Amino acid sequence: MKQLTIQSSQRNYPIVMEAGLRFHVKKWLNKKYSSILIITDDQIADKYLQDVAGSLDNEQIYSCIVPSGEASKSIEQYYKLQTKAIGSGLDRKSLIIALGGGVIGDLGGFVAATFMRGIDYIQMPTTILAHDSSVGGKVAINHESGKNLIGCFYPPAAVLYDTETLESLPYREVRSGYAEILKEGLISDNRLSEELLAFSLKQLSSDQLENHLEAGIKVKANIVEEDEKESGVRKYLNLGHTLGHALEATLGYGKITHGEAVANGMLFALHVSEDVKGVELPFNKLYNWMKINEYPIVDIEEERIAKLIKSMKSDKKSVSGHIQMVLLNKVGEPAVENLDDSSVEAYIRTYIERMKKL
Ligand SMILES: NC(=O)c1ccc[n+]([C@@H]2O[C@H](COP(=O)([O-])OP(=O)(O)OC[C@H]3O[C@@H](n4cnc5c(N)ncnc54)[C@H](O)[C@@H]3O)[C@@H](O)[C@H]2O)c1
Ligand SMILES: O=C(O)C(=O)C[C@@H](O)[C@H](O)[C@H](O)COP(=O)(O)O
Ligand SMILES: [Zn+2]
Repeated sequence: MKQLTIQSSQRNYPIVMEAGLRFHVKKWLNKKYSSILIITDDQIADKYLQDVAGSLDNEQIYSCIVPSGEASKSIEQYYKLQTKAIGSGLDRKSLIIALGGGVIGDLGGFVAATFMRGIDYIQMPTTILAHDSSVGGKVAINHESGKNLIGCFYPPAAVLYDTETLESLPYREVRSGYAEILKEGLISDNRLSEELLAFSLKQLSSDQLENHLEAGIKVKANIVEEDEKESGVRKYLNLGHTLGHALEATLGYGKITHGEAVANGMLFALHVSEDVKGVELPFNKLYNWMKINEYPIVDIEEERIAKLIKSMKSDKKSVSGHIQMVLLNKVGEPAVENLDDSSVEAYIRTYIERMKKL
């Protein structure tokens, strides 16, 4: 078992990583809850819902299963969950358990944050990507104009990561999660990113996965403890997300995974960084890594550029309509830059040209 504690303004909470943790959830509840609502999705419910429910001895346990996928981070699903919580008689002493990937964590966390002005919730991540989403208290739903535009900072009571659940993940979700681990490497540490970029995900062992998850969680934990509400260094966790989120929103939520979008966004961020900062970065290495590991490389067509720019301007980092991107001075040294629309447009065009030559 591995454990660390995150300090936040509202509470300190443990992150516990252990195989089989879903059978011992009760042990990690630090108070008696009047009722518990487990929120999960229809891919996870058959596999793990009964294990979690059976590990609790509460008399009032409810569950709600939403369709799997990014489209569920919607106002409609949010409202249905609130209706279920009200209908089940949840009160201020109730607990929500978000059992799933980042979609369930963000959605379930936002329901908990706003139900009766906020009740406790526990993150039980079941994807690799959710090593990132379950830590740090960002909870949200999407708007058609942009990702996570409706949300808040609301730390969980605990993060209980049963690494055994990752065994049932399809390869596409392994790949998706690794984009965020690579991001954590690129913003903090040359050694981790070098190791990952030389690595084929098809040969991943469970020991390597645990080490990478631990390394990623430590990067995330240090950053969110230093800057919980993203006024400074937390923005670095957005490397690859300015274009990544715009791709997700403009292609349609769920067309590509979040990690696939972030990988494409990081490639673009390295392209821009090389020019803005006058440095050489592992652009080709990242491109090759994405190819080897079968990340879709999004073709940006001319007619999509204007939509992408519009979407990038509605990103939460934007101030007064200026696009902000996280760039790299070098690997391990991120920096936030304001860019005007015309330069972003020009960079998209030079990026398209560069990609054609690869
Ligand atoms: N709050 C944050 O700080 C933060 C950080 C990163 C990403 N996110 C958000 O997280 C979301 C992406 O999360 P995700 O990649 O986990 O997606 P996801 O929750 O959609 O899960 C991916 C897919 O895997 C399935 N799945 C989940 N666990 C499984 C398991 N153990 N076995 C088999 N299938 C399983 C799901 O049903 C889904 O189809 C995005 O909405 C992104 O914006 C939030
Ligand atoms: O925790 C953060 O801060 C991050 O930026 C982590 C990202 O991986 C994650 O996708 C997050 O949801 C993006 O936040 P947003 O504020 O840009 O929506
Ligand atoms: Zn992300």
